[in-house]
Amino acid sequence: MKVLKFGGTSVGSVSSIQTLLSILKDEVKNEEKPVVVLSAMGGVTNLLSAMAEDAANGKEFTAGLAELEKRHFDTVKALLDVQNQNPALTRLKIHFNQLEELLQGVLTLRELTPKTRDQVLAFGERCSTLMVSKVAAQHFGDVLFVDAADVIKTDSAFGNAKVNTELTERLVQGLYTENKGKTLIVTGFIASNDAGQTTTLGRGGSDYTAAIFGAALNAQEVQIWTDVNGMMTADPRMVKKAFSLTELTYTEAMELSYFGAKVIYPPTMIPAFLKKIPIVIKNTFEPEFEGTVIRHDCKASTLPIKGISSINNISILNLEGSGMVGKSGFSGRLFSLLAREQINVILITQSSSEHSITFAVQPQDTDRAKQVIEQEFELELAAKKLEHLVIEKNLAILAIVGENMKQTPGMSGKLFHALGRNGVNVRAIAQGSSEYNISVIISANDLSKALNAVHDAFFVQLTKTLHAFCLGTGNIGKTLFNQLNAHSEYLKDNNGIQVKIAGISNTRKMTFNSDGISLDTWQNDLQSSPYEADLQSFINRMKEMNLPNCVFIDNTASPVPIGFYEEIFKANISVITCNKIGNSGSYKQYRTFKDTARAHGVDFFYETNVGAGLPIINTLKNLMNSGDRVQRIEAILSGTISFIFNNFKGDANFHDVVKEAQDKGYTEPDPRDDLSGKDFMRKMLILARDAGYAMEEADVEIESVLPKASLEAKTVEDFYATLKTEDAHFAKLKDAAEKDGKVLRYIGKLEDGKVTITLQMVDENHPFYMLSGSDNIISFTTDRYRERPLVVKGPGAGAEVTAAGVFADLINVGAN
Ligand SMILES: NC(=O)C1=CN([C@@H]2O[C@H](COP(=O)(O)OP(=O)(O)OC[C@H]3O[C@@H](n4cnc5c(N)ncnc54)[C@H](O)[C@@H]3O)[C@@H](O)[C@H]2O)C=CC1
Ligand SMILES: N[C@@H](CC=O)C(=O)O
Ligand code: NA
Repeated sequence: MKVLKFGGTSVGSVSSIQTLLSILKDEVKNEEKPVVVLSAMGGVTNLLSAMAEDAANGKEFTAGLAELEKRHFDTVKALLDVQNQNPALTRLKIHFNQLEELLQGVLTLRELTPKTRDQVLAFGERCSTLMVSKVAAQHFGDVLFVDAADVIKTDSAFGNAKVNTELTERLVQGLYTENKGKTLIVTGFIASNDAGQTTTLGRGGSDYTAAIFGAALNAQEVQIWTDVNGMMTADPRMVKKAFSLTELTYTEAMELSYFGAKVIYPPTMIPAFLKKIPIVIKNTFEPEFEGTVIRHDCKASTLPIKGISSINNISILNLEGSGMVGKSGFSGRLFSLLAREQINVILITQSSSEHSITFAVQPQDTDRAKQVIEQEFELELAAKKLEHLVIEKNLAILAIVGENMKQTPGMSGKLFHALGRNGVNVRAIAQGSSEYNISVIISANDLSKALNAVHDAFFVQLTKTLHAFCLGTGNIGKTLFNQLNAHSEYLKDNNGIQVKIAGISNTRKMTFNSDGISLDTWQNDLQSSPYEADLQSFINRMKEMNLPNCVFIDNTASPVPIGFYEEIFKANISVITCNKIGNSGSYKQYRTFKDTARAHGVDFFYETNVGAGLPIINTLKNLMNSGDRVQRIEAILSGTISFIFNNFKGDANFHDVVKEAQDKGYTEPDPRDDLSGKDFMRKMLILARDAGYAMEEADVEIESVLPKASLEAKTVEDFYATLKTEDAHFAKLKDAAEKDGKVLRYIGKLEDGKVTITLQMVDENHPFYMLSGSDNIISFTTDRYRERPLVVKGPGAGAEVTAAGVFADLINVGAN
């Protein structure tokens, strides 16, 4: 036989009771009839409790009573045929009259004893069960209303009575045997003492009633019908990707539900646990959901952990001092004191030096805990054997839970990596030697970020979400959004990564959305955003949003964002940049970026600083990391100049070719940066630094390709105007090269710790002779690539290839 328990929302409305009936329809056909345990209609227990309090305070309760009556009467009228309504309404009316009398007594005496309170609360279950039993009888015939007070016997601890298991089991078994063939519909939550006075079973009482019946009758299973899809991997209000578990052990369920998962209250499971009866959590509002089974033994699970639980508001108290060292009985004294004061201790950690002890309590207990501890240890405090108690508030507990942790090394490593990378500071740690649970105390502000980051880290079968904040919506920024939009499905399926753009800013506007800005409508969203662009507020907002796996992407050509990189790293946010200004500023700044990112465990990726999407920075990094040494670098790294020299042929006009390079997206926003050699200089400087040379801009010798007038042009327009008059200069250069069967090449070289960039004429024997379009080429001569250099060649400018390089950096951040 089975026991089915329906909670408050499952009996809370006409339609949910109809669903309940359809769930029962098949069960009542079984030879062994089910036992059905019911809670009060949703909200009724709270209403009863408030009415009782009101009465005790001399306030009227009639409005509440009328509301209660109406709710039950309306439900009966909607569910019962007319001829069946009267008996049910009469019985209910008797209950409401008794309730009124009782409350009247409370009002007269201005006193609400725990005993009376239990009596008042019991009306909730009695009325709902009476009502549903009548409706069930109309549908299924053999149904018996059972007032659990007749069979569940307890002591007289009203409000939280202790069950006399032996007697109760006997009475339950007797009742079931006597009524074989009938479906029992039983009031949850209530019981009675020896004197027959109504008692209640405390928090989660109806689940407890179900477990008691299940255990007494050796049920095949106990089903708890509620309004959510079973136990989930985390609190779904905070972790959107939380999913329902199909199976978990009693221990895991205890650990998970202890910390906040409100689906069941662990102590109520004990009777079922002792008899190894499975508990199945089902959803009345989604009956086809197969449910979460809590059982003694689970099938081997592939999940490393079963879930992450949390308590979002706790305080910790830290007691330190030499007085504790080696003193047996100290912690006994401390914790007996707290127990005596009924202060619930949620978590304890003690250093092995015994010099300090830290424990967590509910915020409302904090001040009282401090007060009683200071009283108890007054002498030790006065003698300075103990320091003053340090209290920290606004903290949260996050715990990973699962029996599999026992066999799997690296679980705590994974937890702390996810926390560390997201800049979540861990204040205290506790792991039971059972290894079912590793708990950490963190700031309450970080809880949502931490839960999501840890969930992503452990449940790798789900996609990991990166939250990107993007600066710059020009050539590169725009193209990146298009690529991300087109590629998001592939990325999810093949890399397990989802990118959400949580913030965008250009020089005019900025916009934010922690759920991800739509990549179809971002332009409109940005334009209609109420926020004027302001970089400091953009960064502040990014930090305040405190999202997990956060990345800042600089797609501007501006020096302004550079000043914020350090602050961003310090907030444990990775940076990806195609903007070369940062890495080619002072060497000190370049070092600071690297060191700060490293110290904060985040990434600083800038592949596109050199050769756009070509794998140049990463190639050099791999060479250096594996212990190679760069002897020489020779390279063409200006896509723009490459394009110009490859296309300035025949009748072509120099001015038009430069314009074409700009139109094709090869140039810097200001093409003077390309033609002056500045852009090339930046790239060579970055390469030299990555190759281990602490160089400054002044150490790079540049030969310009531009005549003086162009170099000194004040604006881009002026610059183009000068180019119109410089045809002769460039034609001369070109002719000189052509005459000798050569081509013009702008070549950078790093050798013997010196960087030069020169304009050269090379013949067909030169490896850089054969280039086309915006090609870049780089050859690394190293200790290992000494005989024949390592060469990377291909298009080194353009929006598509650059955005692709930024995209690749983003994927690499996601992989860490
Ligand atoms: N074009 C190419 O082939 C390559 C370009 N790059 C780099 O890409 C970067 C971007 O280039 P483009 O997209 O062509 O430039 P762009 O001029 O088209 O776009 C720049 C964007 O940055 C925004 N911006 C500038 N300052 C800002 C600030 N302080 N706050 C917020 N937004 C700001 C502008 O509003 C604009 O949306 C440059 O640093 C360039 O060196 C890197 C490799 C190759
Ligand atoms: N403007 C640059 C683009 C790549 O960094 C170039 O021309 O190479
Ligand atoms: Na590159």
